[in-house]
Amino acid sequence: MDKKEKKMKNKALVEALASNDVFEQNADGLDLSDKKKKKSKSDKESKKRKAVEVADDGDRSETSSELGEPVNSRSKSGKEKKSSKKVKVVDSEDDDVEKEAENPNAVTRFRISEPLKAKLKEKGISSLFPIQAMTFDTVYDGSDLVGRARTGQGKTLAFVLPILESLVNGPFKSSRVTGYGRSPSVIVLLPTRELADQVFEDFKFYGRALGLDSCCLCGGMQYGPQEIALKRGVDIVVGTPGRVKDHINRNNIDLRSLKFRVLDEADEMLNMGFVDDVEFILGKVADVNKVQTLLFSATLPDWVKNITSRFLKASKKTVDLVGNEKMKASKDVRHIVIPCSDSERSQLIPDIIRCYSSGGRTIIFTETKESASELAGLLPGARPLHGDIQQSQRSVTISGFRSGKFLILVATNVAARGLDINDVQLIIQCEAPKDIEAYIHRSGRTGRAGNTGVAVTLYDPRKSGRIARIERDSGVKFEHLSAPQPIDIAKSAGASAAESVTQVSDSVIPPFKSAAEEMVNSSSLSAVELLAKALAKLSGYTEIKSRSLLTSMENHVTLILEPGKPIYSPSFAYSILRRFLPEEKVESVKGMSLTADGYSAVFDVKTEDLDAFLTGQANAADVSIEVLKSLPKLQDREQSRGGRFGGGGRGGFGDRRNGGSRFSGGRGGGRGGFSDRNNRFSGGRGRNFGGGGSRSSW
Ligand SMILES: Nc1ncnc2c1ncn2[C@@H]1O[C@H](COP(=O)(O)OP(=O)(O)OP(=O)(O)O)[C@@H](O)[C@H]1O
Repeated sequence: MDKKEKKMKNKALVEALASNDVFEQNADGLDLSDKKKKKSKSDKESKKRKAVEVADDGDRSETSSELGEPVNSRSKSGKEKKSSKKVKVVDSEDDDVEKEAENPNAVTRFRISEPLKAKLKEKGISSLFPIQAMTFDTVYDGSDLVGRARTGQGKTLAFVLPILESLVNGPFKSSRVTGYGRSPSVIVLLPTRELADQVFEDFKFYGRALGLDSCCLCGGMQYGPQEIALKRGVDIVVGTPGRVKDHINRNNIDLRSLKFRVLDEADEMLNMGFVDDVEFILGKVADVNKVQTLLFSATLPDWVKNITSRFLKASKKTVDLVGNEKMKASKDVRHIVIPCSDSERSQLIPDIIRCYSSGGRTIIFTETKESASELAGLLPGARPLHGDIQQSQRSVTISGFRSGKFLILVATNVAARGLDINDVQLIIQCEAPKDIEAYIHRSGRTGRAGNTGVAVTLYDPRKSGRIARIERDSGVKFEHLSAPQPIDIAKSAGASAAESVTQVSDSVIPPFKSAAEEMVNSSSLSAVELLAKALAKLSGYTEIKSRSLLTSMENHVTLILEPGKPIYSPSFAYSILRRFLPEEKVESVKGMSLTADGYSAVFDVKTEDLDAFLTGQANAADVSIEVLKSLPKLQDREQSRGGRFGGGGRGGFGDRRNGGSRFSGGRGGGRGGFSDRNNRFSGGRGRNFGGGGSRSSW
């Protein structure tokens, strides 16, 4: 997307947000548009004149939509507004000026100095996003702040801009330490190195315009250059807690004259086992009353809100643009779930990428480092990113992905938070994460800053419980789709191939013409059929296979068995099949699952066995078997195991030749395939906010 296009999209987002689309529901779930209609005009005007409204205390923290219009206190006087409305629009430039005058979030309406405005303009930013507009004055004027907005809504600039202005032109102008060897005025802590690097780049870019120097202190990098930068003196330190703590212990940083402390992705940092380091670092200021503390994230679970009093002043403000709204994940993302067995993932993923990535970048999330490396090795043009990869290689990988050297990144949760990479069109999660926050952040790597994106989550159809939980807790409404069928993908690949053929210069025809004529004359196929074969070859399709709906396996079809009475367990379904099918056919069934109503069983069979199953049913009274066109709602594995109707059963899921459940095979071992044995999210939470979490499990 070029800069102009991006700018237009951003503009549209700002207008939509400013028109309050995002605040349709207030914290009580009431429709604000109705509420608003009832309000008198003067009421509205007075609200507009008000400074950014924020809750005064974490205890009354759900300010969400009640903050309503993101209007800045520095808006022009009524008189100025009137006169700007009178301006006759003569061309698009005047139009722009008028729009800016009417836009409450225009950069010009905030206490942002000219050099910074110029830098924002360079990035195509002329208007602040709501989280930025609603927090600017609060931060600039000296309050501690808890800020929450959905992923990709610009939380980084929400602290970068007011901090920079406050240091140079605002309240800290006179007290800020300057000169060679100065100690930092700002410390920003983030949970991952990649994220620290990204935020450092923002501080560097915007800070330089105001003569402020920044440095990045991340683990995995040499100490030497970091020590030199600190010795020279910097204004802003951005880093991960472990390395920052190391520098403090080595007496390389003195935080006694600190003005700002920022915890970005605060919940993750505290959840990751960094809490002791964070407390150690935050405790190094001389007088906490002279320091402002800002805490940001797209997800602020209650346990984080409860501990903010440890770090923030009682007078802190809260700006929560998500609040009690049901939908907590990005609204600009299409959330899709597709059933798929573990063993089929690496075959299915390329089809999903062809179908949904629109030619842009894709990030695939796995649960473990091993599975990230393994999958990246299986997908052409993909690179892995996880905590076992050396930092220098991690940096090369991220910059290669950013610059488009390769388009598929296979990562653990190390890439789940905060990463802002242009043109990520598709997120694939190899399995539904246990954690609702993980789902929100992973899917939020696409659909950023007003762009749209797709997030596909693969799931074992008999473990749909996690999908239902995510849906319930995040407010996401999943589109339940089946695997893209190769025939559909081939159709779209054929269309692209045809398009590329039309672009080939006519000058190549003469040398190929005689071969083409020879083909047409000697073949029993028509010219169109031959051309179709040529397009198939061109797009890499020499054979079209089908995929089943249940396990997404190639050359399998999904059948539904209805015996006209309840099916108590998967083993009961097997016993019904045994009545009219030879044992080897029954044993070849894959993914045996029960439907949610308990009256049918769904399973995959090889396409070549389809006839045996369909004709076999004639030998069993009252039993019907049909090919499924779409997958019905299935029982969760636990539900089937318990026996919905109390029957229990032997729990014999799937291909029993593989020792019971083929879906559970590989978990925690085997080929290392997509195991969640290292899930660092488990536990920790609540237990004094995760002291036991493991940093290295990414
Ligand atoms: N006012 C603005 N106008 C246009 N683009 C903006 C504006 N503010 C930020 N952006 C862009 O929006 C993108 C997302 O911003 P940012 O990474 O700060 O989001 P975030 O809310 O921190 O997301 P996450 O929760 O995923 O960390 C960035 O590319 C940033 O440059």
